[in-house]
Amino acid sequence: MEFQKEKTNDLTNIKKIIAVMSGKGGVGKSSVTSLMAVALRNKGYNVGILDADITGPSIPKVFGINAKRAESDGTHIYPVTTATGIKVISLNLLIEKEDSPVIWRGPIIANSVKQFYTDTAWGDLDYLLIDLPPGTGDVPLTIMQSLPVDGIVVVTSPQDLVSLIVTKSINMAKMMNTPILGIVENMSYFECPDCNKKINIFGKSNIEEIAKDMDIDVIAKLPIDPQFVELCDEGRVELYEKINLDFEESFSKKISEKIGG
Ligand SMILES: Nc1ncnc2c1ncn2[C@@H]1O[C@H](COP(=O)(O)OP(=O)(O)OP(=O)(O)O)[C@@H](O)[C@H]1O
Repeated sequence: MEFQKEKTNDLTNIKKIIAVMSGKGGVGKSSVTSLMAVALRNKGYNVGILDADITGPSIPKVFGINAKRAESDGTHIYPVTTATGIKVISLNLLIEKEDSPVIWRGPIIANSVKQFYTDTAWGDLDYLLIDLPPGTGDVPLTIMQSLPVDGIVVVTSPQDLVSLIVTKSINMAKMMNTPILGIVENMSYFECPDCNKKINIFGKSNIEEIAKDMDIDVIAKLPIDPQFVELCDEGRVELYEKINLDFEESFSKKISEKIGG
């Protein structure tokens, strides 16, 4: 089925849109979205992040821009730019107090996200990453249907993989007829700082089997890393270098294989 796609504005030119989804909350979807943005920015691309996880927006915090506010001139919303030049829009950058709860119902949330897409003056972007709310509910579905998404990344954790939730989200992505770039397994293992042994804290992951069964690729397995959490908590995710090089390579390889660019 074809759905009517929203259009942007005269101050925006976006080449590719990548949506990031997860079966459930807390698997690190926002952290991985930030890493993807940093990886693409490191390669010299113009990158934006649309934080569509309205009820649990964490993107501004990991980039240390949560004290800033996005401006509006009544027609356009102007995104906030991070230290390295990534443009971010998030409800948390628009509301007066970032700790106020969002007590909107699904359709209003979905409409605000559409508006973040249509009304933001994004400028020239090579990639816009959309951090979707977790799950396969109304909001991620509406967003996937109404924005012209070019590719999807599914973020999982090893415990999450055994559940039906992740299969559901992969099936939802497939039903959108949008190329799935692949799965990122986050918190996959812990590497002992003394002996460098990889320890499967959550048990051995069966991501390869699941991915093969579902005919999708594994983009990366990211470790549990206290340094990563620390940098995210301090709003300095752009300084995280350790896993970025490998991740950068495999992520950009999947982009060029599956959606070009
Ligand atoms: N690789 C990692 N190693 C250690 N901690 C991590 C890792 N990835 C994420 N975390 C931590 O896990 C927590 C949840 O991450 P994040 O907010 O990115 O999840 P999420 O899936 O976007 O959650 P939600 O959708 O519920 O907002 C954060 O405290 C984050 O710092």
